[in-house]
Amino acid sequence: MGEGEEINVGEEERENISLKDLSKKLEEFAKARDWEKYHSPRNLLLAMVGEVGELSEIFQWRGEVDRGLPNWEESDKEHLGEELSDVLLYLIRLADICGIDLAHAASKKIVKNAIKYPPKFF
Ligand SMILES: Nc1ccn([C@H]2C[C@H](O)[C@@H](COP(=O)(O)OP(=O)(O)OP(=O)(O)O)O2)c(=O)n1
Repeated sequence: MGEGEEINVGEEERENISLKDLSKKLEEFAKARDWEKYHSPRNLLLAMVGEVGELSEIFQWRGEVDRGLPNWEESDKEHLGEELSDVLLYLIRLADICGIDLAHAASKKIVKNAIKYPPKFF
């Protein structure tokens, strides 16, 4: 098997991948490397916060940035996509290890937010 092949996905699957699918891929990734022992809730939380730091570094000292990042180099946008992904992947893995169905929890939270902040109120 080639490098990364065990968790590779096709173009179409990539467009429609769910949080649950990503969660399974992360589980396979950790299992294949015998890294499950490192993926404790606290370790994953710290790893995620570390990645939030790396994400912040991309914006550091740039001043305010326009939506869509019109003046950014493609390489900077690609880097941003990678750091956003690292945060997301650790968050998904953390939720999974804690036994939280993140898609379900997030959907419920959006409803709760909408009740707390009704549109006609603003
Ligand atoms: N024990 C680990 C180590 C890594 N990863 C995965 C989740 C992240 O998506 C990515 C993080 O990898 P790195 O720690 O190498 O971080 P970066 O990719 O940001 O590299 P660098 O810090 O060199 O920029 O790999 C993981 O699941 N479990």
